[in-house]
Amino acid sequence: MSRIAYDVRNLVKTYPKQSSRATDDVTFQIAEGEIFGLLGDNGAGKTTLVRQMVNLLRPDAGRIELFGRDITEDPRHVSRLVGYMPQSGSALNRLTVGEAVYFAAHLRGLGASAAKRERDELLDLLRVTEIRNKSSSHLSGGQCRLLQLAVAMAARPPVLVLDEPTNDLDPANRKYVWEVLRHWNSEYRTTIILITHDAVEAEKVIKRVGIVQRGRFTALGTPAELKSATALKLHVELSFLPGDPPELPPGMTPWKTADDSWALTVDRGDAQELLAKLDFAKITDIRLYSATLEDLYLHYVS
Ligand SMILES: Nc1ncnc2c1ncn2[C@@H]1O[C@H](COP(=O)(O)OP(=O)(O)OP(=O)(O)O)[C@@H](O)[C@H]1O
Repeated sequence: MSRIAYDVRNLVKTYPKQSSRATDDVTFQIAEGEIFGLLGDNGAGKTTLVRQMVNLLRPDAGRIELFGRDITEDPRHVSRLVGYMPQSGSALNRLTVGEAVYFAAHLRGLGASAAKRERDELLDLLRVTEIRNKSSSHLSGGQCRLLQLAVAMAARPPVLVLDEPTNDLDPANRKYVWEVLRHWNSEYRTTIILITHDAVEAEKVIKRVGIVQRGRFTALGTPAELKSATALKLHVELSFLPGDPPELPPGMTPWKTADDSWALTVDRGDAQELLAKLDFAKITDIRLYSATLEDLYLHYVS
């Protein structure tokens, strides 16, 4: 039985002079060792929620426990156990890349030589050793993200809270960071809570997902649970010669139509009927696939 890492109860937050709640009575739990992904459109309330979970923002009501202890009781409880990567900016001032990681490890309790070892390992892991002497105020957006991740990971805290960790990264680094997170989770059983818009890559890594809309979860579960809850469905993409679309069975309507391609969503049980009806002499390409996390996300927020 896993321990509960985070226990969030009836959390409410309204910013001053705002009429609607940014966090609207949110209750959920995160088990130790979980990789939990928060998805949702811009302004849905994801950052507000995680900032409360790391004690940077005080809720108006509700309660957050981290490993069984209210996070407001002792401010050091969160800083000892959680590595936080903010959405943007950081308090790294003009430290060099190497210094920033060293001090983060040292502040989390490692002695000087252990902190140096940790710095070297993390710079190496995140492939930023080359820029270790560069000032953190002179980094590119992607380099800054990698440094912030190294800072959050320094001294290997049991919990990582990451606000869009793959933002600003090029496709190769994005893929690599997802791999690093998966490896970290399996190696150290680190609990990882992350916000992402990168649903395609996230699906390979996260174990449970919460979709946030207007300060609330509109869906919460494993990707597989969410897929079955929506009774989905196969996505079908059909390509055909321009201006010569195929005939479909009654009741099947494409939701995306172009001159030479259509996209539609069908119940799995109806796929046979569709395939039987299509005149393949006129079809130049066909793709059938199960709904992805991205499809689900679009489904839930639309
Ligand atoms: N400091 C603030 N003062 C007033 N309103 C705020 C403040 N910060 C956020 N908000 C509002 O609270 C709501 C939730 O914002 P939040 O940043 O939590 O969303 P988000 O889901 O993280 O969005 P994004 O994906 O764009 O980062 C939005 O309506 C936003 O305008």
